[in-house]
Amino acid sequence: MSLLSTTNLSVTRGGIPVLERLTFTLSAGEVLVLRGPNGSGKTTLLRTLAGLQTPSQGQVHVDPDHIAYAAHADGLKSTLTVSENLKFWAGVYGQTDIQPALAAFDLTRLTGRAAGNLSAGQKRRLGLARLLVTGRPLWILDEPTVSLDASSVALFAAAVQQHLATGGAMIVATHIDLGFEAQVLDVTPHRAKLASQSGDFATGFDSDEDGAFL
Ligand SMILES: Nc1ncnc2c1ncn2[C@@H]1O[C@H](COP(=O)(O)OP(=O)(O)OP(=O)(O)O)[C@@H](O)[C@H]1O
Repeated sequence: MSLLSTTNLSVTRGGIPVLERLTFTLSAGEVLVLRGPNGSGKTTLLRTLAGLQTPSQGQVHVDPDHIAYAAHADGLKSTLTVSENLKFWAGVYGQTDIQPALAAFDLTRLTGRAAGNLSAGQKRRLGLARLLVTGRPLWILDEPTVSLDASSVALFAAAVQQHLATGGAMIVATHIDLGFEAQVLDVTPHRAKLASQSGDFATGFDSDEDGAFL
């Protein structure tokens, strides 16, 4: 079953064309890894797939209610504890059980700690644990492993495997090898002409929602 597909998709950032002519399909149980150099447009593409910005051309075919989007920022409420943060997000998605998410990301010993007092890697684990309380099948993730040590990357990989085994799918921008079978989309050949000619090209300025989590 296709969870997301694009047809001839082009995306812009700050009004500047970034990527063009992207056509791909992602089905249940699959992973799509976006590759490309810094500034090539991976985040812009993910934001467009997640519905945070509209395509300049082409279409994204997806049910918005299937999407859980996690951007660079963890989007945590710093004064709430680990379990309060997760309960909050679970409530947003009509879920109640946060224990599997706490266990999956080794957060059980930290449940009473304010999120603001976590280390960078612990914050990232909590940010990723939120995925498990959404109940949503399509994870769209931007550099999910930043700040994670090797054992935390392994926890994340295990959570992804479990997600895939239960009909989920993931689109992820990452510079590391997560160790599982995936389709790879190198965005480099799709860079817009204006963009690839001018190197680090965008001059406009968009408001950013990088803590956003749908
Ligand atoms: N808020 C913004 N407003 C305008 N242009 C932006 C904004 N954020 C990024 N850009 C520009 O858009 C282009 C694509 O950036 P994008 O963040 O999508 O690349 P990326 O492939 O995700 O990069 P990285 O690997 O460094 O995360 C870059 O030239 C960048 O400078």
